[in-house]
Amino acid sequence: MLNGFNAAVQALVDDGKVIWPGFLSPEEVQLLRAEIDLRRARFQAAGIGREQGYMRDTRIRGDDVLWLDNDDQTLPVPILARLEALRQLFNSELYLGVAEFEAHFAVYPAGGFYKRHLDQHRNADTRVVTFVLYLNEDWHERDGGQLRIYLDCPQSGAWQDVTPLGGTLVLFLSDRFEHEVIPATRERRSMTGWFRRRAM
Ligand SMILES: O=C(O)CCC(=O)C(=O)O
Ligand SMILES: [Fe+2]
Repeated sequence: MLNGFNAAVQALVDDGKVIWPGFLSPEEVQLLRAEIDLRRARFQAAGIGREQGYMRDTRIRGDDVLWLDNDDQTLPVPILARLEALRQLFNSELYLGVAEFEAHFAVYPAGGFYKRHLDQHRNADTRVVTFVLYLNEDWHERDGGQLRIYLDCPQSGAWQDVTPLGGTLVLFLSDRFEHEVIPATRERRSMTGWFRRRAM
């Protein structure tokens, strides 16, 4: 795993983003899916913006989320410890100065989407690296639900689509890539979060 972590850090330097299939084993994906089932009643419709600017807008995003407590010892997979290990590598290898991370589970119902956006909030650009970890079972291209990452150069209009295969981890620099979630024909599950600097 540590070699994988170092390779991911290098790819983030080279490319600003990393697609890492098999970050979780199929068994680990199943365990986290079961955990989502257990907690599903506590999910809430996701919003956009922060604090006073926070609002629900189903024209922009249609997922339900459940924020995680970073001290949560009850997750069936030590995913928070792995994210913490990545956070430390970001600092020791890249000097990113990310003091913490925040994470939530997300469930997009069939037809759900998240329109093109940047993950940094307008008045609080503390998000440095975004991660998305897919928790889908037996996903196919035809199911849709791709993460569409718009490549750096806005004029070119080029993008890269990532299929949300269970166990795939995506990392990217939060201020660099606009992205969107394409509607899927099935429910689409993930854990998403941000490595962040502390707010000034
Ligand atoms: O689920 C994904 O692929 C991306 C989610 C996303 O862009 C977000 O929550 O900000
Ligand atoms: Fe996003």
